[in-house]
Amino acid sequence: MSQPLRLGIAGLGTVGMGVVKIVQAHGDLLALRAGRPIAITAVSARDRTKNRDADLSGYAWETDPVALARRPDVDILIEVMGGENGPAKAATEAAIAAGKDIVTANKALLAHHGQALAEAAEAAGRVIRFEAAVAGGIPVIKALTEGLAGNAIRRVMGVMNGTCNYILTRMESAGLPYDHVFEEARQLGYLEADPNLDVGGIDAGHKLSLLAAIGFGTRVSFGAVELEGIGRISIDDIRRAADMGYRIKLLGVAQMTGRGLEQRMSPCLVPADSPLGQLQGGTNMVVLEGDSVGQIVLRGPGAGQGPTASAVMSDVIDIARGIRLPTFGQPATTLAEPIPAKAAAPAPFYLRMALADKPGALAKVATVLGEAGISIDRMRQYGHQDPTAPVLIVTHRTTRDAVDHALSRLPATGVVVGDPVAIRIESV
Ligand SMILES: NC(=O)C1=CN([C@@H]2O[C@H](COP(=O)(O)OP(=O)(O)OC[C@H]3O[C@@H](n4cnc5c(N)ncnc54)[C@H](O)[C@@H]3O)[C@@H](O)[C@H]2O)C=CC1
Ligand SMILES: N[C@@H](CC=O)C(=O)O
Ligand code: NA
Repeated sequence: MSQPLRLGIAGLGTVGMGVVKIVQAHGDLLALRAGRPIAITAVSARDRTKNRDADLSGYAWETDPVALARRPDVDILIEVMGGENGPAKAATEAAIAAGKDIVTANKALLAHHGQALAEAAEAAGRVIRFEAAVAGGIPVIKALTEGLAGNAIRRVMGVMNGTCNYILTRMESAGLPYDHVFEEARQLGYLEADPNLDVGGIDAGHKLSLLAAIGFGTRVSFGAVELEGIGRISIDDIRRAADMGYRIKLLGVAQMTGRGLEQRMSPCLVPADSPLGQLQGGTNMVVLEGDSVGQIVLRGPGAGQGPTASAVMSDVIDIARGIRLPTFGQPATTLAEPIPAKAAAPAPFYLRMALADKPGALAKVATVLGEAGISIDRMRQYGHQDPTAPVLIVTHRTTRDAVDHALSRLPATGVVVGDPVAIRIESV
């Protein structure tokens, strides 16, 4: 039998312990698939005394993850501590310098330092794998890097933060406001330690930037992702969007347009009967479009112990099998500097506003939209509530700039009460 492939696990939380459990439960199966035994030799975490409900006595303990990364009896560093800097970055750099391969679930680390880490690893002949970092258990990195390697990628799109999808679908199904469901999500333990990573769209933006790098052969450019979270989505919008046949999703879209690379993570309306519209709860969905293959839809668990550890182990087995791909599917030094598209491609928009009960109110709104070059596709007016009536408008394709210009001119009509809402409608 060949020599075991030796893992050093930095981080024994949800994901790290998931990896321990798989290695302990499936040793024979992993050895057969990997062609050699997979063994954990050393581990590291903040608290050695914590009860982790598993026997860790056979593994060396390192208090310092950097020391773990440098151990001669570690072939692969499994970095599952998290954080874009600090020990995750230090241990990853130490592992590369010490000639180890790396498997990480850390999208924040790669979104910020992926280019530098990939260049360093490739110069040293090492690999960095990160299937767990994007859409957890869904093998989307493998699909994009390997399965679709023969395609020019047209668009990458998806719901990549389970917490936000849980919040939005729960608001709709239970008719509860955002603040209430946000608190529920916190109590269920869904939210990251910094909840803004989830609801601010940052975590999903990290993931999108990694997919865009692979899909479009560009350097990871998280800073160029247009980000908007779900904090301003009201139960009213969810209800009204449903009336018009849509659902609201925190949707990521990356595409190469004539104007450059467009990357955005923002609340969008999608048709309620589309696969994305049907996505409920904490599940993720990634849609990949290639010029030859057409559209591929991948759906599954984007987080949780089992799914995330499953993705980590698939990377480990690939390394054991001798599969040594560049981090982002092509040599890191050949990734192009992306030119960020200054504005997103035109799209229809959903507008919601409250109109005063005055003669000619609708006509005034239509005039403002017309003057901004926006044409109306559909409109619905509801019965008067107090002195105002909610009005919904679906526009033909237009730009965000035109919409913002029109919204800025609406107060002067004297018929719009409060702030109008505008949300992009994505064709999926
Ligand atoms: N939990 C999930 O469902 C998913 C997590 N991820 C990513 O996986 C990574 C790990 O996440 P979780 O397991 O949920 O985190 P966690 O908070 O449950 O566990 C983190 C572990 O790292 C250890 N750690 C942190 N700083 C350390 C330090 N300075 N020295 C030694 N150990 C240290 C902690 O003691 C703990 O054992 C993160 O990058 C996260 O974004 C990715 C996909 C899904
Ligand atoms: N906070 C993330 C967890 C995994 O990446 C999510 O909610 O999807
Ligand atoms: Na994945």
